[in-house]
Amino acid sequence: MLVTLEGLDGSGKTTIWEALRERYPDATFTREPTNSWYGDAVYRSIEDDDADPLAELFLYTADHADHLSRVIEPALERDDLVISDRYSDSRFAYQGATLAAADGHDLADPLEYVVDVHRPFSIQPDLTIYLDLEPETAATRAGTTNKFERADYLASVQDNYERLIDRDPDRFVRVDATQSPPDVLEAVTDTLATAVPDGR
Ligand SMILES: Nc1ncnc2c1ncn2[C@@H]1O[C@H](COP(=O)(O)OP(=O)(O)OP(=O)(O)O)[C@@H](O)[C@H]1O
Ligand SMILES: Cc1cn([C@H]2C[C@H](O)[C@@H](COP(=O)(O)O)O2)c(=O)[nH]c1=O
Repeated sequence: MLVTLEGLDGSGKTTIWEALRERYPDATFTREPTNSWYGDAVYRSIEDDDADPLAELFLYTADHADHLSRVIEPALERDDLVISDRYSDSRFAYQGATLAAADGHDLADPLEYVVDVHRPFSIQPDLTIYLDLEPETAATRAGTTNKFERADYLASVQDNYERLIDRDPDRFVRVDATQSPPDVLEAVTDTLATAVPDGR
């Protein structure tokens, strides 16, 4: 089973992902951007304020393709529970927002374009836990250290996540990320206990 954690920068995904490692010691824990040279290229792009938005989309997508073949597919073939800190919805929401704001890339619906790029090769998560937080709080928590961690940009990303939830309500579970970390963890573990009763 493939479970993904999604939300704005600073919504607490990594905090929860780390805590879940203790609860699910046999699961495969992974993340995007990945720990690979593809992921390194993505991080270079994140630090480049002038990165071309379309080039950036394809860097993230290359990292995702490698993640699928190297980590996700083998783990699912072993019948592991896979828990990923960010996955394809991050691309739909973030690069959808970046492309919508970009001059020179005349895409009718950037979010749909990014979804379509993934359709032929990606694997859809079985369950996506969305840590729901307002952009202003998210940017403050994240520390506003890179181009994505600004409240105005995160507001567009949030709108895109809401579109994704509306189109796929059975896959997403929304968790209130304004709660204390132990309360967020309890809500997430309750969700997982229901969705993954046998731990796989
Ligand atoms: N429920 C919470 N309440 C208050 N602060 C929190 C909560 N969860 C995490 N934090 C704090 O917010 C900051 C960001 O948390 P974390 O790195 O887990 O978020 P993230 O969603 O993984 O962010 P990013 O996507 O930018 O990596 C950290 O300083 C963390 O301690
Ligand atoms: C996977 C992915 C990530 N991003 C953005 C979101 C963050 O600002 C950075 C790095 O992620 P982290 O969780 O803070 O390490 O990258 C993105 O724009 N698109 C994606 O597909």
